[in-house]
Amino acid sequence: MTNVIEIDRVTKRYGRFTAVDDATLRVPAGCVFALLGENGAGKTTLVRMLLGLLSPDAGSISVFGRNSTTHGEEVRRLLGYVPERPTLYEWMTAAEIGWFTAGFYGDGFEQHYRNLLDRFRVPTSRKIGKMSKGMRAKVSLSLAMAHQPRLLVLDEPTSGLDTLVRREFLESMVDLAAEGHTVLLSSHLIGEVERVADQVAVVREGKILAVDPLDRLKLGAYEITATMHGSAAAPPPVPGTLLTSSRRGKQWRLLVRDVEDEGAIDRLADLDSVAVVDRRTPSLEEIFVAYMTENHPPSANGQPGVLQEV
Ligand SMILES: Nc1ncnc2c1ncn2[C@@H]1O[C@H](COP(=O)(O)OP(=O)(O)OP(=O)(O)O)[C@@H](O)[C@H]1O
Repeated sequence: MTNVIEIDRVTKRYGRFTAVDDATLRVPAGCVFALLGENGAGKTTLVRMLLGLLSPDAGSISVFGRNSTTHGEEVRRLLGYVPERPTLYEWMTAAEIGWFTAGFYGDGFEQHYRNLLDRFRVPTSRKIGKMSKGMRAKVSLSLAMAHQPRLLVLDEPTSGLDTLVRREFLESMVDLAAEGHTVLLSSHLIGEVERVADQVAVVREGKILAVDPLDRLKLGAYEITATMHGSAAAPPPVPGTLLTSSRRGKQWRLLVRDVEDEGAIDRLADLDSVAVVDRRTPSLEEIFVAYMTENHPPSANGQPGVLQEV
């Protein structure tokens, strides 16, 4: 599978603060790829480097095989970008801003733009300054999509939007990926990511902690509750990769992932130290919280993270 984006060992510092720390990532063509991380994780910094608007201090980024730092203009022409807070000319109408932007792109832009406005039910004659937040966001998305880019980059695109507009946004992303386009979505909203993403990179404090197809992240994950015979007993040796562990009295709660054989969990009950074992599938939110609260080493080379026991 070809990669649309290749990020290789990229670091970005603001003064002495490291916002992106040795990040490596591959975004394959034709998927919705989510950068999932809390506020301040470094997502926007990564996106701005990808667009060639910021230069990395170390490492390199290529988009469609072009170096973002040296060929930023070319890269920006090839993709569509929806920033977190779109800046649009307030005095223009939706139609005028389309006509204006069409000057930077080839034939067909304006027609596609108008079709998108129509699809999102944005009145073409309304001035941007008189639009609601959701309507502005739809104009911004229509502008980004109108030249039919093979890659659409969206930085927290639905923040502050109501449920219906958010749903329309997310649906259009899924549609785009189905048509073979690639969508890179930065978000801190687990529900949003869970709904649309094919692949997820978990970002924390500038580091990529894990990169996985969404279903793989959830499929091999379990919360194991092991009741021990003695209250001082150590947790049983669980299969897979341990994400978090906590103890209350005789009971250990262990969140694991990458478990290939769930029978191995049930067999923990055969151990002399274990009285009862229970297991359930955790939500993506619980897995994400585990990553956000524990001290995990970053994943290597954009591959799924290998995590230490805690
Ligand atoms: N120009 C800057 N100068 C100094 N520090 C910055 C600058 N831009 C961002 N930062 C810091 O870098 C870190 C990463 O910021 P960034 O905006 O990339 O995170 P984010 O994951 O996009 O967060 P959010 O979801 O809140 O937008 C934050 O701690 C932020 O305060």
